[in-house]
Order: sequence, then structure tokens, then C-alpha cells
Amino acid sequence: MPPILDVRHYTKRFDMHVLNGKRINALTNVSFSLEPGEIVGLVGKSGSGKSTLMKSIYRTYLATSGAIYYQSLRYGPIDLVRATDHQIIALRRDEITYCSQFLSVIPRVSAADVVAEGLFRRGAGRTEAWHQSRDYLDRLGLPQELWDAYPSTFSGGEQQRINVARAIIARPRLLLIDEPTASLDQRTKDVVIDMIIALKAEGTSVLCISHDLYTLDRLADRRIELKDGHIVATTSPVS
Ligand SMILES: Nc1ncnc2c1ncn2[C@@H]1O[C@H](COP(=O)(O)OP(=O)(O)OP(=O)(O)O)[C@@H](O)[C@H]1O
Repeated sequence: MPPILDVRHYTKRFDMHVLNGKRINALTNVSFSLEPGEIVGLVGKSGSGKSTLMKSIYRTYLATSGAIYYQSLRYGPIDLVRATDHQIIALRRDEITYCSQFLSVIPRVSAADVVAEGLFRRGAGRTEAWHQSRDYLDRLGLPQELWDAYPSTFSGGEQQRINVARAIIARPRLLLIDEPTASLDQRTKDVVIDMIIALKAEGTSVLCISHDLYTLDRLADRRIELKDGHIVATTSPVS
């Protein structure tokens, strides 16, 4: 089976026009692939380029050069660098989910509805989405009195649980997830890890940024380390 994701010689440079054309080489000649059902941990110091790589795959950032081949259900092999905006929108709706570190809250939408929205987008019915979102929030230990409240006032850990639930509930083919367990207690961390492992068992491929060694040990089949925008090591948890 071909890799689900094949990043080839990817380079991303930021040209800072406001800073007299200062250039930041965020990623240089990055190549790696992700197999179907594989979980890869993306590690490296702050500023090494991890988020830039995820945002490049999700096409939030445009490439400076290189290619990112993705095996799509809908389109077959497609280069995410050159795909049309229309194709990217369809892939984001149906196949690829990006879960950032922070929840971008929508005013006056309840926690349960924010999570259920992940399912609506994939065409689920209202009742099914309603039940599933409450089940996820329950498993993630979000107090029931918060389910109908607006997440803008929630704590960092509560917002993170909503963010993770919204990403996972849609069962994407490719999940890009940034620090899913960073501000969670041990019990909730294990719940999130188990949810991601359950996704993997269904065939989801996962690229996961994490600084948390426990999370990486439990989750990652392999780790890719970035340093100053270059891949400097690829390791497995047991090596
Ligand atoms: N939109 C942007 N415009 C300009 N520079 C950027 C932009 N996004 C990232 N960078 C720069 O690219 C480099 C890589 O940043 P990136 O956010 O990818 O690092 P990271 O490894 O994810 O860090 P952290 O672990 O702190 O989140 C940094 O020097 C950063 O300042």
C-alpha cells in the first residue's frame, strides 16, 4: 500500500515584508512519509518548525517549494501543494482534520454543539451528532453542567478537551494534532490517548506534535525530530 502522506523536499520560507524583507527559513528540504494507520510523533524544540509543517500539510501555509502527496479517497493521489482551493476545502471537510493547540471559540455556541459540528460537517444527523458529542464530553470528563455552556469562559484544559473531541469525533483519514494532552491531568490524558489509538485501529493516520514523553511513548509508532527546520532524526519509541 502506498503511504497516505508523502512529503517531498518541502521548503517553507517566510518573507517578512514589515521587517525589511527579513527571511525565516522555517522548513528546509523536509521529506518523510506516513503509512496508513501509522502514528508519527513530531518532536523538536520550540521554533523548530513543527507547527509550520502541520499547517503546510493542511495548506494553511503555501509552499515555497516541494510537494506533499496525499492518497485521497475522493481524488486519488493529489499534491496538496498544488491542489485547488476547492479540492482543499473538500479534503478538509471529508478527510483531513487539523486540531491546533487552541480552541477557536465561536460566540454563543455551546460546548456540545462545537463538538457535534465535527460530525455535522461529515453529514451526520442531528440526533446522532447530539448523542455522540455528549458521549465524548462524558468520556473526557467535562462536567455535565458545562455541556450547554459557551466555551469562551472555559479553562485551558476544558477548551482543549473540546478541541480534541471535535477533531476525533469526525474520524478523519488523516489527523494532524498539535499537543493533544498538554494541559490535561493523567486520567484525561489516557482517555485522549486511548481515543487516538482507537482511531488508528480504524485506519486513521496521525501526525502528532507533542513534548510529552508519556504521550509519545504510548502513541507514536515512530518519531520525527525537527531542528531549525530540518529533519535531524527518525526514531521509534523502543530504539
Ligand atoms: N506566520 C508566520 N510568519 C512568520 N514566521 C513564522 C510564521 N509561522 C512560524 N514562523 C516562524 O517559523 C519558525 C518555526 O515556527 P513553528 O511555529 O513552526 O515552530 P514550532 O516547532 O511549532 O514551535 P512551538 O513548539 O513553540 O510551537 C519560527 O522561527 C517562527 O517564528
